[in-house]
Amino acid sequence: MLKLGVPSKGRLMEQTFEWFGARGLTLARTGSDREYAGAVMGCEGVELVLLSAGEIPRELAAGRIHLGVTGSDLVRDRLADWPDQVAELAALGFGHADLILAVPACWVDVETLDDLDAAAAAFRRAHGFRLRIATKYHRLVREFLQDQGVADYQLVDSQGATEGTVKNLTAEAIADITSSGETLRANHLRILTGGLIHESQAMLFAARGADWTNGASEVLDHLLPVLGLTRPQGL
Ligand SMILES: Nc1ncnc2c1ncn2[C@@H]1O[C@H](COP(=O)(O)OP(=O)(O)OP(=O)(O)O)[C@@H](O)[C@H]1O
Ligand SMILES: O=P(O)(O)OC[C@H]1O[C@H](OP(=O)(O)OP(=O)(O)O)[C@H](O)[C@@H]1O
Repeated sequence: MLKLGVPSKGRLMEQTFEWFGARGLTLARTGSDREYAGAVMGCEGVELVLLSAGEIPRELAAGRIHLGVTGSDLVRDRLADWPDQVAELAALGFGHADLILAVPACWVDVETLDDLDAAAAAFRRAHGFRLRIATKYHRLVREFLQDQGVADYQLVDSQGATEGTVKNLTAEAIADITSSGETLRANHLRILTGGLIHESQAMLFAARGADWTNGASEVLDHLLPVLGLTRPQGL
């Protein structure tokens, strides 16, 4: 059996089902509304595994699922050297969101990342601790700020309601995903010029380290043309 991991709820799940459905593969939740069980019709040998979008990168890396649908942001953030661990099979064209860096709208002198770097150094001198950036995207934010030459900051973990951390005085800036921009506006935050860290969308990934023997590889050979895809190199 080939195991296909998909998000277990919300719009990401619905749009994933629609994407496969449009290609003749029917994915469905089975059982009661609350039961995380699923079925696949239209291709023999595919087993549906319903998972949190945030856990799909780890399940791919561990080889517990062969294929998985999740955001490109989550794969890049959760997996070190992600291209060694997963192959991108397709961008699915939904789940678009931008991971951005934002500061309080009232920080009129802080427009760019250079400004942030200067403000961070001044902040440390004034307060005796580093400017705090709240995020759940630790790896992506660290790598981005390193590339941009911003060093005088600390990350504080925020797994939700991240835009509220500035008002709650637990952070001075945030890095989070935005789509309509309404949450940022409502919380009086402004995206820095040059503060786009990653443009995310939902993607179909394959696990390089999964067990592709016992028929899974043959199921993939059958599945890829159904989905209009080709096998990537090295898989
Ligand atoms: N407006 C949006 N709000 C939240 N996530 C979005 C939005 N648009 C796209 N996404 C994407 O959807 C995915 C959601 O991931 P998230 O970590 O919130 O899922 P999850 O772990 O399943 O959530 P939960 O912890 O609530 O179960 C990410 O890839 C994110 O980029
Ligand atoms: O730009 P917008 O359209 O306003 O959307 C962005 C918001 O949506 C997500 O939050 P979600 O509702 O998933 O909750 P979370 O705070 O738990 O991540 C994200 O973390 C932002 O807060």
